[in-house]
Amino acid sequence: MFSSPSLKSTSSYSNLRKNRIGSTSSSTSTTRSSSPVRSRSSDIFAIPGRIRIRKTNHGNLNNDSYNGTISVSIRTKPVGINEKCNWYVETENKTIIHTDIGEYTYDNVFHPDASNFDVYAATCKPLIDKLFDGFNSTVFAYGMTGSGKTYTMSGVDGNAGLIPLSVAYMYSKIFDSTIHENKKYDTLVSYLEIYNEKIYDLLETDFDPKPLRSSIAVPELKIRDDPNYGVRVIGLTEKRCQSHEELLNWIKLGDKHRKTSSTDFNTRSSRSHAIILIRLISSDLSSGEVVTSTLSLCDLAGSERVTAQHERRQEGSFINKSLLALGTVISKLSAEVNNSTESVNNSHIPYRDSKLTRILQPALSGNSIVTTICTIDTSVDATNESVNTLRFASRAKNVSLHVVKKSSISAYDANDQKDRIIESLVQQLQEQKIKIEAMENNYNINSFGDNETITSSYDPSVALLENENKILRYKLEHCERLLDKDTNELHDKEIANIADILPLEIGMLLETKFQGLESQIREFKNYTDNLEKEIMEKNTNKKRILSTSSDLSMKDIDDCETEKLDSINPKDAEIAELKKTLERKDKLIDALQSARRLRERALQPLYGNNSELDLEYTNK
Ligand SMILES: Nc1ncnc2c1ncn2[C@@H]1O[C@H](COP(=O)(O)OP(=O)(O)OP(=O)(O)O)[C@@H](O)[C@H]1O
Repeated sequence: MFSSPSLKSTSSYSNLRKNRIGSTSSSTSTTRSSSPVRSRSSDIFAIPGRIRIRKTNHGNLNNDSYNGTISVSIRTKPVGINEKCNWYVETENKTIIHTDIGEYTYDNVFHPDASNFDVYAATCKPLIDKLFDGFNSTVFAYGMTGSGKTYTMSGVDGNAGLIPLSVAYMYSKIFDSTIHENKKYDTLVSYLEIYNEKIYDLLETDFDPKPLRSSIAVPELKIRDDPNYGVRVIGLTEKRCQSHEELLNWIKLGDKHRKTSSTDFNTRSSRSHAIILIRLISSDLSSGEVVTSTLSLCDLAGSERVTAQHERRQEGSFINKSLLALGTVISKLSAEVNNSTESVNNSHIPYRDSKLTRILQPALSGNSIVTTICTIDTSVDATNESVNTLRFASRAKNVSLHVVKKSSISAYDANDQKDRIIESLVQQLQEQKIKIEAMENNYNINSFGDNETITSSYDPSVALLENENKILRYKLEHCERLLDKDTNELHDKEIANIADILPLEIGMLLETKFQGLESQIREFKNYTDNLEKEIMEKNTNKKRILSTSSDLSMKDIDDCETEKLDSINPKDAEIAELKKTLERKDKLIDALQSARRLRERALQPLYGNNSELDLEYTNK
C-alpha cells in the first residue's frame, strides 16, 4: 500500500569539499586531466564547523521504496576560444575545481566535451529504469541564463537532449516488456509552463502555430492540493501516446508555445519554467497488477542579471523570485540535518512562495526520485553565478528522499474488486427479483370460470375491467348460442304446429319482448368491445412501465402474462352468483325464444314466407 511520503535530511549542510588553496592557476581551459591548483583565497562556501567531505549516495532501492538524496550532476558549458576560464573538472573523481575557490564533488561532473548522450546515460537512464519499477521520477535542469539548460534537456540538431533520449529509451523498454513480460503500457503526456507566476497548458490547442496562441488569451491554470498526487494542476491536458514519435510531436508543439526571447545573455532565452509530465501506466496481464508512475522533466528558466529592457526585466524578476523560492525550499530541506530518522513536518517549508515550488512540492517532499542537472558557464564573467549554482547544487545534494512506490493495485486487490462487483450485481438481481415478485403478489386477479387465483402486477382498475369483461363475454356467448339454437329450431315441425294454433295477440306480445332482448344483446356486444379496447390499452401501458422498471422485455412480460392467464382459477363468490343469475336469464331467454318461434308461426298467414326474418335472426 502507498503510505504518505516522508522526508529525512542528512547530517551535513554541504557536500563542499574544501581544499587548502595554493597559488592561483593560470589555467584558461577546462580539462579532464589537469591537477587542481590550490589557493588560500577566500571561500564563499565556507561555513565553519559544517564542512565535510561527502561520499556520493546512490540511494538504497528495494522493491517498494527508495531511500537516498537528490542526485546532483554538474554540466559545464565549453568556453569560447578567446574566453578565460578558471574552472576545471576531474570527471573520475566527480569533482569541479576552481583555481581560486576550491573543489566540489557531486554525483556526476561532466567535462565540457561531454555529449548529451553521456549526460543522459549517467542521469536519466537509471531514472527511467526506476520509473518502470513504479517510482515517480523527476529531472530538473538548473543554472544561470545561457548556461545550457535547454541545450541539455532538449538538445540541438545532431545532439539529442535528455528529453528525446529518455522518451526513446522509455518506449524501447515498453516494447521489450510488452514482448517478453506479458505487460501492457499506457503513456500520457502533459506539458505546462510557468510564466510570470502563471501556469499555462502548452498542449491546450492542438498543433496551433505559435502566433495564433499568442494572439489568444490563454487561460491560466490553477493548482489544487490533491490527496493522491499531493498537488495537481487543474484542467491540464493529457495526451495519450502510442509511440515515442507521437509523444515527441506533442513536446515539439509545446516547445513552439513556450515563451522564449532574446536577452543580453542568450539569443533564445527561455522566459518560463517548462515542465513535461509523462504518466506511465503498466498492467501486468498475468497477475493483474497495475502500477502508475510519473516522469517529470523540467527545464527551468535561468537566473539572470538585471537588464534594461522593461519586459525582459519584469520576466527576469519573476524568474529570479521563483528560483529564489526554490533555493530557499532546498536550503530548508537540506538544513534538516539532524533529523535523518524522523519524519519531517513540511509545514515550515515555504513551498507556497512560488508556483514552481508548489508544483515541485510532491517531488521535493519525498514523492519522487529526483535528479538535478546544474549547468555551469565556466567563463570568468559568470563566476559569481556559477558559484551560486554550485551552492544550490550542494544544498540539493543534502536533501534526503524516502520514496514509496505509488498507485499499485495488486492482483489480489484487483480480484477482490471484481468479486465485490459480482457480489453487488448478484445482490441487485436478487433485489429486483424480490421486487417483481412483490409487485405480482400485490395484485390478485380472480378469473371467471375456475377456482384459482392469479397474481398480477396490474392495478386494481384493470383487474375490475377484466372481470367485468369476462362476465359480459360469457353473457354474450350465451345469447349468441341461444340465437343459433333458435335459428336451427325454427325448422322443427312440432313447434311449427303449435305456432299455428296461437292467437295473433300473443304473437304480437312475444314479438315486442323479443325485440327488447335483441337490443339488449346488441348493447352487451358494444359494451364488451369497448371494455376490451380499454383493457388492452391499460395492459400495454402497464407492460411498458414494467419493462422499464425491471428491465424485462415486452416478450418476457407477454410470456409471463400468458402463463398467468393459463393458470386462472378464481373462487370469487360474487362471480359465481353472477353466473347463476345469468343461467336463470338464459332459461328466461330460452322461453322467450320458444315463444317467438310460436309467434312467427302465428304471423305467417299475415306476412307469408318469413325467410327474410329468419335470415335477419341468423345474422345477429
Ligand atoms: N554543452 C554545450 N555545448 C555546446 N553549446 C552549448 C552547450 N550548452 C549550451 N550551449 C549553447 O549555449 C547557448 C545557450 O544555451 P541554452 O539556451 O541551452 O541556455 P539556457 O540555460 O537554457 O538559457 P536560458 O535560461 O536563457 O533559457 C546555446 O546557443 C547553446 O547551443
